[in-house]
Amino acid sequence: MRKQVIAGNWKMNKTHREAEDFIQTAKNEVPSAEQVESIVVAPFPFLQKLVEETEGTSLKIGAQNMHFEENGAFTGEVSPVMLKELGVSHVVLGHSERREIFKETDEEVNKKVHAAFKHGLTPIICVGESLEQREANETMDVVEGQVKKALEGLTNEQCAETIIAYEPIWAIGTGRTATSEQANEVCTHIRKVVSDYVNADAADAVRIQYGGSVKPANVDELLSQSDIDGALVGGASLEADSFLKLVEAGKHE
Ligand SMILES: O=C(CO)COP(=O)(O)O
Repeated sequence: MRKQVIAGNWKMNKTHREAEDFIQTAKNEVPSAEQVESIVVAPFPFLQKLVEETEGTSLKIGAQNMHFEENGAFTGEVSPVMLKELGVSHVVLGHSERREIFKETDEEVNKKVHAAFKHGLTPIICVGESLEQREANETMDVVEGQVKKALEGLTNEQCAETIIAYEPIWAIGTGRTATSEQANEVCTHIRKVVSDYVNADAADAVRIQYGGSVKPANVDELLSQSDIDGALVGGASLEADSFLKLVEAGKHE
C-alpha cells in the first residue's frame, strides 16, 4: 500500500506574515506522517523560517524549483546545496509554469532530478499535456516522453523514490478538474511507463499525484482511484483550513 502524499504548492503567493499564520494553524493539525505525507511547497524567502517552525511536526517543507548546479555564476538562482542546508525535504521540478513561462526543457528537468537525489532532496516531477495536445490525442505520448526523460540515468531505487505529479495544463487554476477517470487513466499509464522503463518494483513503489483544480470537494473521489497516490494542489492549499481537509482526505485512502 502506497502512502498518499499531499503537497500544497503556494506558487508566488503570501506575505511572510500570512505564511507564518498558515504554518502556526496547520503544523500541529496535520495527521501523523505514518498516515499521510503532508508538504507545504513555499516560496524561497519563507523556507528557512517554515522549516524551523515545523521541526518535530509531521508537516514537511518543499521548494518550488532549483538550479541543477551546486554553485556558480547563475544570478538569481538557488542551488540544491542551499535547499538541503535549510532542511527542505522536497523540491517540485518541471512544473508546467516553469516549462511554459521560463522555458525549462526536459533535459534541464532531468539534470535537476539528478541534483536533487545527489543532495538528498525528494523530487516531485511534474508532467502533463496542454489542451491542444489532449485534443490531438497526444496525452499519453507527451506524458510518457516527459517521464522517461526526467528519469533518464537514475538508479532503479531512485526511480522508486521519485514522486511524479500528473498535472494536465488545462486543469491548472482553471477550475476545470480532470474527471477522476481521466486522471487515473493517465496515472495508470505513467505507472506502466515506469514499469517498462525501470522495473515492476519501481512502478509499484513510485507515488503518482494528480494536480489541477483539486479541492476539498473533489479530493476524495480523485484519491480513491487505483493509481492516484496523492495531490499537488495550488489554489486550494492557500488557506490552512482547506489544506487540512485535503491532507485529512489523504489519510483515508
Ligand atoms: O499547478 C498546480 C499545483 O502545482 C495546480 O494548481 P490549482 O490547484 O490552483 O489548479
